[in-house]
Amino acid sequence: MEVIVPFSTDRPKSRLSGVLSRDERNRFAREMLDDVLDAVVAAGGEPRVLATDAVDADLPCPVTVDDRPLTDAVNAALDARLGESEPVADRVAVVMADLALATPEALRELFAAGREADVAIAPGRGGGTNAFVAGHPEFETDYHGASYLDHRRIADEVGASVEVVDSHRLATDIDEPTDLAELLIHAEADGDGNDGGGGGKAPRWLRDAGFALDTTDGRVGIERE
Ligand SMILES: Nc1nc2c(ncn2[C@@H]2O[C@H](COP(=O)(O)OP(=O)(O)OP(=O)(O)O)[C@@H](O)[C@H]2O)c(=O)[nH]1
Ligand SMILES: C[C@H](OP(=O)(O)O)C(=O)O
Repeated sequence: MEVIVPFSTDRPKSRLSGVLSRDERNRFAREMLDDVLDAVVAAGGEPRVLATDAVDADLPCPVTVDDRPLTDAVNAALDARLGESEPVADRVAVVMADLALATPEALRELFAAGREADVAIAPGRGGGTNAFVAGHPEFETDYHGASYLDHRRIADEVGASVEVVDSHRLATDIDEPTDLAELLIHAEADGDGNDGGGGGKAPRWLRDAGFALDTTDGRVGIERE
């Protein structure tokens, strides 16, 4: 299955500006993108990055550059893949580049749901749409705001069946500083036995940048050396 991975090269992760500098946010966003691409490939998907601008450094997959806003760029990519008329031979997935907790297992579950329904959606915490698979030619996106609800409504309007993928891993997009704690927690639980924490490149980058879990007052937060 082709998997479109939207990626903003232009001031990514602004909601992390309280804890990361602009350069650091660029770096961290790239590490998360690498982790998502690895998971997609391991799940049997064929990723294609949909970037706002050329991506520096090598990527293990093709890149389409489209500087239109997210919704327009993704809809253009869906049109190119799903065409105008039924039957739709292929399905296409869209998986956000900030799903640093995504595992191949979680993505396989999404892809499988997308083979059963016209549209399979993995909602994000807070009402976003972190990933979906579409096989209906009239389904289109409307990102931002409570886009999960908007995408349910759009699917209803075009008569597309919907399956909801209830996945902690896919629901956790890394937007806010509290999400960094979530990433460190699960990386540590995954463990690689070397430095007390495992996970992919993004949590490793965070630890190298001096971040650690802070549980001193009985609540979980992050601290930086
Ligand atoms: N191609 C493309 N991808 C985008 C665009 N805006 C966001 N993305 C990607 O879409 C996913 C979700 O992005 P958001 O978390 O909403 O936005 P963000 O810019 O990464 O972060 P904030 O600045 O904190 O909102 C991430 O993978 C982004 O890289 C866009 O305009 N075009
Ligand atoms: C793109 C947007 O992401 P969020 O702002 O919810 O992270 C959405 O999922 O609609």
